[in-house]
Amino acid sequence: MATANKNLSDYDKSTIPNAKDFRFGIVVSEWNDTITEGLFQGAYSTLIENSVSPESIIIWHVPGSFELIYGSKKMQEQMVDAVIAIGSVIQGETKHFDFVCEGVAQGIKDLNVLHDTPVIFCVLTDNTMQQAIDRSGGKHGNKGTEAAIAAIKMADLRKNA
Ligand SMILES: Nc1c(NC[C@H](O)[C@H](O)[C@H](O)CO)[nH]c(=O)[nH]c1=O
Ligand SMILES: CC(=O)[C@@H](O)COP(=O)(O)O
Repeated sequence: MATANKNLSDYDKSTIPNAKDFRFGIVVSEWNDTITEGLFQGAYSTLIENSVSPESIIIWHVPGSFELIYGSKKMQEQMVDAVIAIGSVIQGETKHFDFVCEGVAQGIKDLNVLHDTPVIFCVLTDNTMQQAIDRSGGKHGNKGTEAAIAAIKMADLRKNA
């Protein structure tokens, strides 16, 4: 289902596990910071709305989405129950977009395979700035909200697995 057919901010609160005792790490890329700040606000507010304490959320910033890989690896070492990696990659004139997107996706996948703390892929990979705006609090909702819900569910799965 394409994002156009689903609002990224919609979720049924009655289906969300109790998150009050979980600790989360959020790693935020500074590239396209107006977008990543919107994604962060969506993720952070959703964690708080689901009873996570502000003191239980560690927040770090990295230069760009490619650095989310290293930042998330170090965040996994911080005794958190899940990590949310936030970035916004927007197509430019060259193939660099392809390499950054593929590199980050593969790197975060690897962190989920190699280590026991789930890392949630909250990285927008858009053709245009408008697409990024639409998915970071615009008409299609906020992927940060979606990522926070995924983080809570994966932290709960990890606890019970
Ligand atoms: N063009 C975008 C980048 N590029 C920077 C890389 O992520 C990386 O920081 C650099 O190659 C140094 O290692 N990053 C984004 O997050 N978004 C972009 O649109
Ligand atoms: C995703 C990128 O690295 C890209 O935005 C950089 O722009 P350009 O391809 O024009 O150098």
